[in-house]
Amino acid sequence: MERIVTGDQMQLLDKYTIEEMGVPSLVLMERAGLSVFEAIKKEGFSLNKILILCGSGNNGADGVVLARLLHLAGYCTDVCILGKPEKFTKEMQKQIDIGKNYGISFVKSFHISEYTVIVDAVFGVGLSREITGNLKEIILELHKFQGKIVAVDIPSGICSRTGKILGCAVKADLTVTFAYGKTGLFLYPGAEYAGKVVIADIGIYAKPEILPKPEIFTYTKGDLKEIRRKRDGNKGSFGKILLIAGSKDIFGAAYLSGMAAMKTGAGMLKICTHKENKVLFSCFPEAMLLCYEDDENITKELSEGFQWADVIGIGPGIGLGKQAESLLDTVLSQGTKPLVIDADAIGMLKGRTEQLKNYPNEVILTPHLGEFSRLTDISIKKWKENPIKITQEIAKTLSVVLVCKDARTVISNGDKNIYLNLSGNDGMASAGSGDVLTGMILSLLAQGKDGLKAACLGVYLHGAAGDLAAKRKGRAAMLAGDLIDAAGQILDEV
Ligand SMILES: NC(=O)C1=CN([C@@H]2O[C@H](COP(=O)(O)OP(=O)(O)OC[C@H]3O[C@@H](n4cnc5c(N)ncnc54)[C@H](O)[C@@H]3O)[C@@H](O)[C@H]2O)[C@@H](O)CC1
Ligand SMILES: [K+]
Repeated sequence: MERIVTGDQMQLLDKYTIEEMGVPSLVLMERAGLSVFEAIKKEGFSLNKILILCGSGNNGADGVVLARLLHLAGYCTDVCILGKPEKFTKEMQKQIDIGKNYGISFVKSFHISEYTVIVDAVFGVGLSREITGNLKEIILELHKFQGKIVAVDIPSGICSRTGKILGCAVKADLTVTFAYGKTGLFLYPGAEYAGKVVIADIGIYAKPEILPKPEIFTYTKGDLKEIRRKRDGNKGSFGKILLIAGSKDIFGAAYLSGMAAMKTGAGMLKICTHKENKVLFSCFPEAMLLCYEDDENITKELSEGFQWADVIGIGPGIGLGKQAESLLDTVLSQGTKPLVIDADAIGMLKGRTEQLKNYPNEVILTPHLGEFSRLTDISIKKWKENPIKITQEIAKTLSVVLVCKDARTVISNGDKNIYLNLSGNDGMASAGSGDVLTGMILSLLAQGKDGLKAACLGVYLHGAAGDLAAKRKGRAAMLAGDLIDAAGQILDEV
């Protein structure tokens, strides 16, 4: 598990480290400059001639430290200060004085074609408004640069909280960010502008009690160890899933979702679907079936299913018709086990939010942004302006674990910890991918994880499987079904 912070949180951590822990600001800055110096050398960029563009704040001061280190190591380096002298922080002034003592080259103007690497130390997490005027022109000119661009802490122009472009932004090949990843480096479009992100330890450590909430975290492959199988387990101990999925014209969703659940370790699966889908399950004999005919009332059979199951899933491919509504009502009124609601079932939740809040166990909702927007009347644009806060607020209002699915999925149970997912790729944006995720989350719930854990681990695993499938098949050619086998292999490796 790794922590991610907003720019505001980072500034508090800087302040705490300097004022409470007593580490001088210049010491942190020296480590910051040194970490960029090492990252640039490690990347193997051609370092024939380097230009460092500096603002007047402490991001600029990091840039001047870097210039000194490069100069002393024998690299041909120019510094151009774009910020106004009257705005220099005291650290910036100090770094300029030190740099002059060491004879580094300060230039007033430049031609980008003379350089092989340009370093952006104009704005860091202190960027507070849109970039305009001359500075904007310079940043836009950098888009034509043929060499490599390295951003110090965050590309100038990217909002460190939301990843939004504030007027214009530097497009970096490499971003060396300090202490913790910033949300703006991972949310789009910021993620695209950041290039490769390296997180450098400069001696700042978060004390959770001084961080304003919500706290944001992400998973990496090592966290999947939490879903290691018990060697002495039996099919009962890996959990029983009742999955209500598919309808008369749609059969693939039930198949993909069920297969994903079984192939990520669930013990037993019963699929409740329309009778016409029966034939499909001849090639999936591991699943038990509960079939209904047109307009058939299966409330009694479903109630028995609720007793049998450890967890319940409803939604993939069930359609939006009367029968689907009645299935959802039966689940909401009679179900007692942890519940995952996805796809079409989310589409029918509007007007049923009271039932949702009164459900006697954990509920996980997995909307994509279109479904989220229809359910809450919050536009996708508005969500993207503040994904962390909005996800948290809606999760709290609905009393659910909310999984807002996007290129960067955000998960919250309304409490102070928010999960931001970094695995996955655009190859997963194809039919059936969401059905597979539902199956994986159900499987982890069935294996005993609580709602938030099952959702976060499931989303991480789903993305990691997407990354492996992309490697094997290519992002355009990979299919939702490819995620299932890839996930199995990943789980076996941890
Ligand atoms: N001692 C510290 O506090 C440390 C700071 N560090 C660096 O310092 C950065 C933060 O420094 P600062 O807080 O000084 O902020 P920045 O250096 O990011 O920028 C602040 C300056 O930019 C101006 N500004 C903001 N938006 C503008 C806009 N749109 N157009 C024109 N001017 C604008 C502000 O008025 C201010 O002068 C971090 O990103 C990091 O790179 C690191 O060296 C670690 C230690
Ligand atoms: K920067």
